[in-house]
Amino acid sequence: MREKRTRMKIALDAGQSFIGNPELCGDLLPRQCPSLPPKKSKGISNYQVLMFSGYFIIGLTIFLVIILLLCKRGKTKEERANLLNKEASFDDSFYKPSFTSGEYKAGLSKSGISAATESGMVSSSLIVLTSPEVNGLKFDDLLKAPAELLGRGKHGTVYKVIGEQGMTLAVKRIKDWTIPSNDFKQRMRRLDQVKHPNVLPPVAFYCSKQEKLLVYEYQENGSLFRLLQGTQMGQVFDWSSRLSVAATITNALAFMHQELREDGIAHGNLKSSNILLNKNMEPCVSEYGLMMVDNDDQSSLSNFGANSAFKADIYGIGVILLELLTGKVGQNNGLDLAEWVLSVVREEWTGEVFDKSLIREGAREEGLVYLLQIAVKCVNTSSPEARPSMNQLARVINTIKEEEERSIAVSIVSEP
Ligand SMILES: Nc1ncnc2c1ncn2[C@@H]1O[C@H](COP(=O)(O)OP(=O)(O)OP(=O)(O)O)[C@@H](O)[C@H]1O
Repeated sequence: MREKRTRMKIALDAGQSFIGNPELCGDLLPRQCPSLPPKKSKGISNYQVLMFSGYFIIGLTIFLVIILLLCKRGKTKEERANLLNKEASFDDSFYKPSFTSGEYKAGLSKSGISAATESGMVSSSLIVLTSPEVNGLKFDDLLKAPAELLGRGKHGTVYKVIGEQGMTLAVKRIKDWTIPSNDFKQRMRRLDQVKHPNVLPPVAFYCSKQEKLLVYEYQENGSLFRLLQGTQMGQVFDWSSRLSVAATITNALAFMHQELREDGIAHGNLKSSNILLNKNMEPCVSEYGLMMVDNDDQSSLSNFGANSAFKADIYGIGVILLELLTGKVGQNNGLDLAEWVLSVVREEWTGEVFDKSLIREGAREEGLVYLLQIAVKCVNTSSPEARPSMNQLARVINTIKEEEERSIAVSIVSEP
């Protein structure tokens, strides 16, 4: 070998070409000597040793890289699992939902809750808030569970979902989200810290770029809206029960407004379909804090800045009070009902406003009129600054309720 190299050097130095020169090419540069028949080597040449070593090193490197990648992937999964446990959340990244239930197909999957991203995968995070009832709830549980459409509102669709552990949930799929995702997550965490027995807390929420879901416990006794519709078909909903509903929800909302004023979180979409009746038939305010503000009287609130959401809630509760008094349900955020009541009151036909069943029942006129007066103040669109605060409203309604109870007690005692 050394001898051949020396000969090659000599040949180069002498300006000779070694192409075609068998003496000079030998087995050093076989491909550069096309005219030569390949020389048969005896045993393994140095070149082959070098070549095999190269293959071996490349193979070993690829093997080590694969091992390294596999280790790294395992570690990431472990870290993620730890993080998720810590946060009690479920990350179903790369989970492709399988729709197993026929009912589900008729509900959630049809609605697109599959949350398919551009890549066809689901990148999601279901945050379970502090609720023992749904411990262990996973996003894929929701996707696979049978679901039934409860209704479609202005801001989305609500499904009744039966979870694997037998829990019944209401899942609201929100459309036209107005709150940035991060703000919304913050809101939900803040709301989870402020609890009132008559405010229905979300038990979990899901927030991705494509999909926003809110999970509540299903309330089997329907809503105040449905109860009022029932009265139009002759169902009994007496005056003291109506006053009790009014007092309970205003007390709950006064508490929420007080606790969340600094955070600027009002209800945002207050109406009778968002007042649900729990298993004890007690009213509960649902969907608190979901919407920034949703009210047709919003234009009249432009000067109220951060306070406008709270002012809008007063309008919303005003309409609910009018519904309780009239037995009619408001349309277009209660604007039609509020306008009708205001026009009747202006004409001084106040008596015409009240639900006939209340008059028949013998509800005290004083109480009815007091409640009407305060409700009218709540729906004042020409000077929203004159609307009472939720706290003032709660105090007035509690007083009316106490007066009613006292007068009922007096009439019972004075009965012969
Ligand atoms: N947790 C729940 N339990 C039982 N029924 C519910 C629950 N949440 C909502 N619903 C009912 O589902 C139906 C649809 O609700 P949704 O909130 O979509 O209607 P909406 O309040 O009229 O509209 P929106 O809130 O979008 O303006 C309503 O009848 C509502 O009372």
